Amino acid sequence: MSLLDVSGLSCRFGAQNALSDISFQVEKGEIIGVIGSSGAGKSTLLRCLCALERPTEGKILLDGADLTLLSERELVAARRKVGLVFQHFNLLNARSAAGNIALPLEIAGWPKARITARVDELLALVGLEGHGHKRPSQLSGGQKQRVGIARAIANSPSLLLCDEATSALDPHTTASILELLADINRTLGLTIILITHEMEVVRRFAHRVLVLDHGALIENGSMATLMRDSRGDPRLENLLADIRPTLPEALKRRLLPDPGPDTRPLLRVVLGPETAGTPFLSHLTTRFQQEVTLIQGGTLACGDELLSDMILSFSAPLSAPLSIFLDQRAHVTEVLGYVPADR
Ligand SMILES: Nc1ncnc2c1ncn2[C@@H]1O[C@H](COP(=O)(O)OP(=O)(O)OP(=O)(O)O)[C@@H](O)[C@H]1O
Repeated sequence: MSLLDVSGLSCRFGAQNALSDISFQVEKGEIIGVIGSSGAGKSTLLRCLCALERPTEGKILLDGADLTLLSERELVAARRKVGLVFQHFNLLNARSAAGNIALPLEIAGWPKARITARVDELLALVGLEGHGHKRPSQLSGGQKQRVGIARAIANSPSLLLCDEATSALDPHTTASILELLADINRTLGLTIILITHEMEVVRRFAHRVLVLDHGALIENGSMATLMRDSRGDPRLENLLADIRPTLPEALKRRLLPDPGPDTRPLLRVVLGPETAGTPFLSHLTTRFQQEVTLIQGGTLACGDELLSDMILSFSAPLSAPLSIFLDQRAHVTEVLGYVPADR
């Protein structure tokens, strides 16, 4: 049984279809990135998953219990299984960092001594030992989010939902918060769903990507799958544009759609996890006597996998055996055009 099993989920606000017939499963220990442009339905999905919104149709099974069928009283208990991390931290400034982390435990009726021990454990887990007495206003953005994460996992939820958890942070702090979340995922086996509009965050962090578009789920797979499926789909191409290598302007201006007598082909080549990180380019050179130049791109870490996304220039027209080799070994091969050989 999956930890989370969403089926036929729809959510309408009057005539507005915020979510239309969405189905997906999440297994224990997975990190899922949910991405989509503004108005795609990300926040509505998040609210449905933490039972703050009742969907119009469909089921949301969390640990086997259907959140859509629970009474208000049962929902209070069910919501404890879902931790929430917010973009703007949502901390109480009247309380210390430790006091904020203690809040869900107090609400759940934990005895005082156990709360103190648990808060100390959580402060250490998120790297805030010695900061427990400080008010949120005395903490940096990254430290505030660490408090937010400690508070969200205090009750040992089955699922951690992160709503744009790094969008208010600078790139360095974003990296450290993603590292913390990945650590928590590894050490506690905690399942994480991260909702974001930043593809870079999804690329670095998620094992699997769900793409929402106008309330519909249009993709559910690894980054490698997303890159393959994005060809010819402007909705996916647009989302990926932030992280993909682009052709330098100087070359773009000289790009010809068809090969000429003295032109070199330019190709976008994506290598999947099975080939990324292997000496693929030198293999092309030795086996096919081609000089291959890396124009843009390289190898990226995508969740736990490697992926190479490159724009390559070849010294000569592609022979039939080379084309076959690329089709067999590369995840995606796309001829971008041809440039005169003097460049
Ligand atoms: N309470 C509501 N009442 C009416 N319409 C709503 C409500 N909540 C969301 N919507 C509509 O549903 C659609 C999806 O909204 P949602 O906020 O889920 O998108 P989103 O992907 O989170 O967008 P953003 O990235 O801008 O936050 C939008 O068209 C929005 O206007």
